[in-house]
Amino acid sequence: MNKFIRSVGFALKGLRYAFITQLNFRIQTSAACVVIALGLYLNINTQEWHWINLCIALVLVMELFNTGIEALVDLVSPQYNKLAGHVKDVSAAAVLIMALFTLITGIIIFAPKLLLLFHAA
Ligand SMILES: Nc1ncnc2c1ncn2[C@@H]1O[C@H](COP(=O)(O)OP(=O)(O)OP(=O)(O)O)[C@@H](O)[C@H]1O
Repeated sequence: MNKFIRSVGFALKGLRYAFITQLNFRIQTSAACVVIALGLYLNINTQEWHWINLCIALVLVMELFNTGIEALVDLVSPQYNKLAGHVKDVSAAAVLIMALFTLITGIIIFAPKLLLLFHAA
């Protein structure tokens, strides 16, 4: 049990590191809070919540992996190295793909509800 609590502590340390050092992680966390608030306000259904939760979790997980990979590249290759650059670029591309998927999912779920709301007003 002690080992488990220690592991959770290390994971929280990782979260704290990403939050403090990565502007993108802070932006993504704030955006997630806004989306959750919007979901509550617009009373989205269970299935829609599943998609939103999945997107939020995956964007944050991708950003955490990206942060870890960046740190590892800086450790292994502090000097300019073409391959090191590719590793960082590919890692950033993974975050971008997930962010685009999330944006599209958000539009599919929220746009019709927001349009209805504005039309009703
Ligand atoms: N050691 C390196 N060798 C070659 N190119 C690098 C190296 N480090 C960074 N680069 C290039 O510079 C880009 C930006 O790198 P950087 O480490 O600033 O990433 P970042 O995404 O801006 O990180 P952060 O989110 O911490 O600001 C990389 O995507 C890569 O193309």
